[in-house]
Amino acid sequence: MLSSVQNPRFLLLHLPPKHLHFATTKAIHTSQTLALSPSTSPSVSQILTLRHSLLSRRSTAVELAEAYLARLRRTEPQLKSFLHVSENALKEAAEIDRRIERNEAVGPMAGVLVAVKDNICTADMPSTAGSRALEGYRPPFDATAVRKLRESGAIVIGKTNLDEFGMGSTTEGSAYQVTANPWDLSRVPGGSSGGSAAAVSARQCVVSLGSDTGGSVRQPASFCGVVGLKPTYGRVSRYGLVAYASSLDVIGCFGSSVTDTGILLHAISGHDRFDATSSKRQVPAFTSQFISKDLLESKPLKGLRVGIIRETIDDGVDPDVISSVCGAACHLEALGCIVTEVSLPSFSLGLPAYYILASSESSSNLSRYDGVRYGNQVVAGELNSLYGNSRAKGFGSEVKMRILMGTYALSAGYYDAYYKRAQQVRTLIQKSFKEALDNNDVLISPAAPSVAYKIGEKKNDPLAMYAGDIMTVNVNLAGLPALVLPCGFVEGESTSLPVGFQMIGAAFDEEKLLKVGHIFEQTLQGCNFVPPLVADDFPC
Ligand SMILES: NC(=O)C[C@H](N)C(=O)O
Repeated sequence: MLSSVQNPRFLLLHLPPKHLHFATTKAIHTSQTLALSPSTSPSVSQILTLRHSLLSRRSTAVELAEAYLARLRRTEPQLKSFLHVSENALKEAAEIDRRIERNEAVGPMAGVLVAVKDNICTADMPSTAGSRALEGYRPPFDATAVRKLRESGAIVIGKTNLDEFGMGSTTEGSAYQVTANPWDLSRVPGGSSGGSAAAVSARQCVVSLGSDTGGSVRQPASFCGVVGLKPTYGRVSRYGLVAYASSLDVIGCFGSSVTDTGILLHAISGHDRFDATSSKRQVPAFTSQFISKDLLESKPLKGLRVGIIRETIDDGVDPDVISSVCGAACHLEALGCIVTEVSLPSFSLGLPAYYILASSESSSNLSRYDGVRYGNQVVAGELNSLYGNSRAKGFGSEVKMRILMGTYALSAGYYDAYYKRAQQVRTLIQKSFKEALDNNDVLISPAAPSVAYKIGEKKNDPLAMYAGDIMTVNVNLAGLPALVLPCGFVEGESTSLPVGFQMIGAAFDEEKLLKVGHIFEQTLQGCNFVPPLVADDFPC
């Protein structure tokens, strides 16, 4: 136990806001975090490095693809991040080499190996959403995000594991396999985009796509020590994303640096006529300033207002996580930010509202898997039995539970008490974020209340698993963008485990989040966290 003087949580909760800078300064001294000890290497953009070596003809796209595929093959038996590995990756790489050879223009992501969560449609590989209901399903089209990636020259290396239909926080809910955390193989990588986070963390790919309905990109990014970005709702087309809860679902990005994450976001963003909820706003060149040498010298964060969300520095959060997040706040303060505490009184209501709304929407969205319109069919004599048997066999227990919860919340006698109430809470949450972001440039919080936990630890306790989403669900209810960045390590039994913090911005202001995140990681002298599993390939 830390004493009250050592314990940053105590300091944060008991000091008036004007003393917060003092609290966070103390916090960094008590934190073992920002001394980024295990296997850190300079925070370089893998995408820019790869592009440089391709265009300067130092290496070929085929050589780069072979290196990633070799690491994938070596680590995959332990990790199980992928459900399908592409058979076309080397062929696509050879085509890029041919274009470069002929001095033809290549896209900004030429030769970049991207892994795609298996609930995002790809025409050349199955897309199962982690469910038996879609076992063997091969979509006739690419999701818009995937199409855009291919147009920018990226190579889709494979499809990654997830909790069935995105419902879960550990990847244990996949109907196929459990993915391990590259930092400690006995622990979960988080979820539901655990495969995509583990694949970037273990450098099985350069960047990856996930989806985030209530934290599915941000929590696994934190557990696996990588950068995770949930864009504003509407920034990226959802066309070709298997629907879980349509008013909350977004496609998000994983990278090992903020630059890579921003480049990936740029490649997939923009309006799409196939998704009426996609925004017509212009897409900024998110990372264009990053290469400027003056950026870091010009004190770019001076005066930037950062609010720590008071309700997230709470008794239920692991003290080591709080130390790390306070350390991050302290680092931002040292960079010239004005850090204060901010209260979002409706914050704790977000979790129950999220689970009512997400389950309700999923009960409607998943009604299409009846074995006739969608999903594998279990033949039965009579039509209702065919529907029933196909659904009973196709869905796992967590999915069935959510459909039941959602159907209950939407049913005539209970609609006002649950669904309508949850929508009212959603409005309250949107308002309180709006107010907080009128007075602050960014808000910060832990990305999750704990570091990665043991496989099996919460599998039979759904409420404990749901409670782990407390830091992230509010952001989806408000439709805002949020960036998760590694900010330290906590000592596990056998190895160190990464901790991430979350930065939330105003709608469509991903540019600011990425800029602050980039400066944060660069001034930490590198936070490309590399897990022991592959550290030999990346000597510091
Ligand atoms: N899909 C998500 O964002 C994950 C969240 N834990 C859920 O189960 O709903």
